Amino acid sequence: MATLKLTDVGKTYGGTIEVLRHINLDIKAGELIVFVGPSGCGKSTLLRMIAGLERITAGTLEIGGQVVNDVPPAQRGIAMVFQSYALYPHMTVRDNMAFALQIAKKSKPEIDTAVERAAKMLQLTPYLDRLPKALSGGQRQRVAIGRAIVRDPSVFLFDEPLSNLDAALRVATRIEIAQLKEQMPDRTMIYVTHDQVEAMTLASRIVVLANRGIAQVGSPLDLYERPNSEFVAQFIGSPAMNLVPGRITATGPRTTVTLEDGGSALSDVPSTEADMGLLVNVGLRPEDCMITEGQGVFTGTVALTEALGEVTLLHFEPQGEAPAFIAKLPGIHRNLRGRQVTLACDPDKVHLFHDGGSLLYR
Ligand SMILES: Nc1ncnc2c1ncn2[C@@H]1O[C@H](COP(=O)(O)OP(=O)(O)OP(=O)(O)O)[C@@H](O)[C@H]1O
Repeated sequence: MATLKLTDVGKTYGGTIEVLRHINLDIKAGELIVFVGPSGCGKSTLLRMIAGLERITAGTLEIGGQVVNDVPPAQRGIAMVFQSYALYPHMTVRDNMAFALQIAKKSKPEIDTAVERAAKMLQLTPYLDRLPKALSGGQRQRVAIGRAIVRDPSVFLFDEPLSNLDAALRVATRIEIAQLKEQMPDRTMIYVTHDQVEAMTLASRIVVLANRGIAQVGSPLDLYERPNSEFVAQFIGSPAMNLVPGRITATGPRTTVTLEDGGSALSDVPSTEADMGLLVNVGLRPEDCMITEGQGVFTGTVALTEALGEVTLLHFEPQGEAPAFIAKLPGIHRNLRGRQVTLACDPDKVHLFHDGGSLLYR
């Protein structure tokens, strides 16, 4: 069982390029933590520092209560699975999986048991005597995961393991990883991905990285329902949350915002008298919007509709500088193009932001 504790961890390349700073994170044994964030924010760097493949230039990393900053990768009790599989092409699946144990001079029966157990968990038993070239992409990635499992690490690190797979295989392999985690409840996993669905479905907690630090840590639904900033609000959820500028015109347990286009929004986010007149952005998720005949939060002309089957995306004509507003409605709505539509949103789904931060977290 391994906990991980990062205290003020930082990374500077070449003494001048600071990529990460003041990373503080407590990971409990058995958690599946997902790192997300914009390209170049340092997700892989952080994972590689935990693996010991990249030097930590500030702060401390503890695994299982022991500071491991200077402990070599092989002695950290971790195993890493890469996007590129990194299998030995001339070795069979069995030998690929056995390799690390042979290097560690384990006995043949011990190796056989470990390989067969991992192959069974990953449904690779029928392929043990094949070469990697005779496997599908999904099967190759399972062999790469198998190589990690046989070493029986207490921490698994995954660096975008599914990003080389096509859409259907991604879904299948994602579900296998979720099942694998259930079979190894006490193993800690850290997983880097660009894929929202992977992050939302696999994570016990998501760590959103941005601007060299941690923007927010929380359960997937926490981040979706209670983002602490406009950045997290727009990063989690697809299409991104709409932001509409306005001014607070009534305060109390519920807040009223008068919007620039004259409409108004009622939010369950509380405010005080001191907030009267405060300039805010009202955050509305596309899927929380519904068409109303009465008073709404947003009125605009539908520029484009995209019918995806179970939902239709309405893209509104941009107003001024603001990015185009998007609504996601259940069902098929082809005939709305060119029409003026008013959208409403339940007050408990209306987010309020000031200066980039959520008013919920003041
Ligand atoms: N050896 C290096 N020397 C200097 N800068 C580096 C080095 N390796 C990475 N970087 C920089 O560190 C930053 C973080 O890189 P990293 O690969 O960790 O980002 P990431 O969040 O994983 O990106 P992506 O999502 O695109 O994979 C980037 O700006 C990158 O250019």
